[in-house]
Amino acid sequence: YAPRQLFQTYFNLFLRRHARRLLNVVDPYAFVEIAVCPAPAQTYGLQPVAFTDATFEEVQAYLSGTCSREDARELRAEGAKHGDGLVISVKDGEDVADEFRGVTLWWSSVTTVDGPTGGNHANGNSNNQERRCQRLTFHKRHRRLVMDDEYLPHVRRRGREILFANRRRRLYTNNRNLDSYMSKPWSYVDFDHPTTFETLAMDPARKKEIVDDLDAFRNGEEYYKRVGKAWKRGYLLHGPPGTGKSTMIAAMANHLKYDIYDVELTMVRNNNDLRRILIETTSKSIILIEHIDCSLDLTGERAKKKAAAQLYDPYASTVTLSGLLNFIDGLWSALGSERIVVFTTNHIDKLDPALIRRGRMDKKIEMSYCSFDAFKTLAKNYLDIDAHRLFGAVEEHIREVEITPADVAECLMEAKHGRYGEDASMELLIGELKKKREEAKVAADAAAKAAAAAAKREK
Ligand SMILES: Nc1ncnc2c1ncn2[C@@H]1O[C@H](COP(=O)(O)OP(=O)(O)OP(=O)(O)O)[C@@H](O)[C@H]1O
Repeated sequence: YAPRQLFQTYFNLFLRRHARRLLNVVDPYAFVEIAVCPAPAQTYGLQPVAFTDATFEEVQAYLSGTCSREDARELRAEGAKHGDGLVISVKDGEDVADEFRGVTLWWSSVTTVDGPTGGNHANGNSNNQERRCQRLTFHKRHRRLVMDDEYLPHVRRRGREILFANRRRRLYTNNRNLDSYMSKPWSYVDFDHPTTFETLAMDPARKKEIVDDLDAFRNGEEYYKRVGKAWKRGYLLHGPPGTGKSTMIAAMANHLKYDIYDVELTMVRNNNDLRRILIETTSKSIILIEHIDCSLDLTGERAKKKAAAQLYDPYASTVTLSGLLNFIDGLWSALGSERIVVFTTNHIDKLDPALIRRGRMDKKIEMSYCSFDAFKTLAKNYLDIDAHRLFGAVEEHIREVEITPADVAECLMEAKHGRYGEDASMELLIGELKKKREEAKVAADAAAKAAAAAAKREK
């Protein structure tokens, strides 16, 4: 060999052996692309990782927060898939830096062209596809931090939280006919109820107790795992009509940002269908059965009557108490996590004790007649006032009578509709309270007279 050839051979050998090390010195950065399609992400110098569209969405949501707090100059805004929010991302070619555990990483948006991915190449017919990617660049020495178990899982988790908070929530109702395996058990509408715990008229201490209980449940994943219990909680709301049971459920759903599955038990034909609708509920939801005492004839004589009725109506429900109990806390109920089961009733005394025993319904909340504190919340809601010359009179009467928040709300609503001003609304309410007080007095007198007459007869 001539010396030149020798040099080239050794130089090539050297390059082959040390190229990677050299490359690391010249360019010590690695990057990973998270693409919009379900194809595996392209990785450079790293193990390929299978990402899905959901991952892309999560990363985009995460970056939406990061981009808006950084001062990247050229941003792109797109309507979020769910809800009214915007997804902000940087335009191609712009970088946005993110700090994680003292390490700086950079995200950029790139559009890559995959191709040819199919088609007739002989005819020049290639299927080149444009793909949007989020590219993460980091120093190779942080590979572990990024890939294995810290940064990317953190990005996905946070992204999921953002998507969850921005999504439009749903109110589901169950469908009757589940004959085919294709039939959908639930239909839904967007859930836009304006009630919050702030506008819910209730004793403040009890309200706080419920909010704390809900918060403890929401943050209790670790606890439920540790004690070996399914991550779910049962509430029983009971009280007379118009005391705010449905309003409370809306406030709960809004507070937790959960969906509501409103189960109409009379539409569920049998225990199998009940199980099926349960399987198809998602986590972070409230499963609601309103007026449970009227929904089903579950015990004794009524069950026999029901069996007879079924001879005439094949669609009559055959759901049994044990089917319902399985639904609440049997093995099937542990299918999903983070669910709250709520029953409401106007007559707690009519419920089967098995349904409401301890451990099944974790919390029983009595919704009762309007107290003065609850009235003050309603006055704030409807009249936007914290004080009024007639508050003293309201306080005096409201202690003596049973008036529901719904009735109080109705009087106060009059102000809004122009027929009455604020003063007149308050006077209307006082008139109503006086009337109820009078009626209660008449009823009490009549009851006392009847009791006296009965005692006389007995003698
Ligand atoms: N505690 C409350 N706080 C605020 N508003 C209330 C409250 N209770 C009742 N209301 C008002 O009265 C209306 C009826 O109340 P709601 O439907 O929640 O009562 P309910 O107890 O569920 O009645 P039912 O047992 O008949 O279903 C509500 O739309 C709301 O405007």
